[in-house]
Amino acid sequence: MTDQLDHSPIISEVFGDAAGKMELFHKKLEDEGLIRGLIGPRDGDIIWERHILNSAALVPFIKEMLPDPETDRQVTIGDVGTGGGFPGIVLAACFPAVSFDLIEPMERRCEWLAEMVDMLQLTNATVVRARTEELISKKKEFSRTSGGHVDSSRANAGRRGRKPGSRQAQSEHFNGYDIVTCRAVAPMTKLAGMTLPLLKKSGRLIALKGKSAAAELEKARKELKKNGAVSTRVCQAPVAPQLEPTHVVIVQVR
Ligand SMILES: C[S@@+](CC[C@H](N)C(=O)[O-])C[C@H]1O[C@@H](n2cnc3c(N)ncnc32)[C@H](O)[C@@H]1O
Repeated sequence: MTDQLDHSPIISEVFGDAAGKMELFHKKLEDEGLIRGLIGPRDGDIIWERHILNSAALVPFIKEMLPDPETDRQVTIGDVGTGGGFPGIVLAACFPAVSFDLIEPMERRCEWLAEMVDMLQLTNATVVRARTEELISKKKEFSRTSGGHVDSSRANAGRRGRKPGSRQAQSEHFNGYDIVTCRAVAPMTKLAGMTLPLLKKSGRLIALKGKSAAAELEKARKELKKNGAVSTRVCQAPVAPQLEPTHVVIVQVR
């Protein structure tokens, strides 16, 4: 099957140095994505647009939040419900200096993600087989045992000088992420409780949402407040020239 955007200059324009990795990822999805239940039956010739470029729409928003996207190994991003790799695999390829946890409970999908991490040599990405609720409990437990006071030398133990991609969520000192990303995991009313408690102080959720973004935020006011949201915004996010833009919801916690 031929993807409408195969060999398009858009791919190198959007991905720059990561274009080669994205070509490999695309080929693997084309060959195995459907039989392994990672993409839909009608996605075969639109994998670039629907999945890979759509995920990359988050890149400028993350860039804007990073002190130094080229070198910052201290920033940690948790991608909740990564599934076939969206947006987590795409983002990890675009930000090789930032540490990503790809959080996914389904064994089959975790196996796929681990294969992709190896194939694309994403040394900054770790597959974490877990439900977000388990990580939230672990973070609460760490906060409780540290008396609510996060001793940065403890929380960062093993982080300084660690290789990007070491298992931050699997450490007993897990104290949350600077940024949480997600796509197509749950409506905002549910997503607030699944993602905001995973954030560190002043951390931000960046969720890819469709046209329903503003309505979902409005409906989830109570859940957002309950989970510490202090500001919310919806932004239109360009996918690529001549392609329909998508929407991004950004929520900051206190
Ligand atoms: C519809 S899929 C979307 C996958 C991918 N994000 C995408 O956009 O293609 C939802 C994913 O969220 C995962 N998921 C569901 N509940 C979860 C939870 N409580 N914690 C973490 N992941 C969850 C599922 O296993 C599934 O892979």
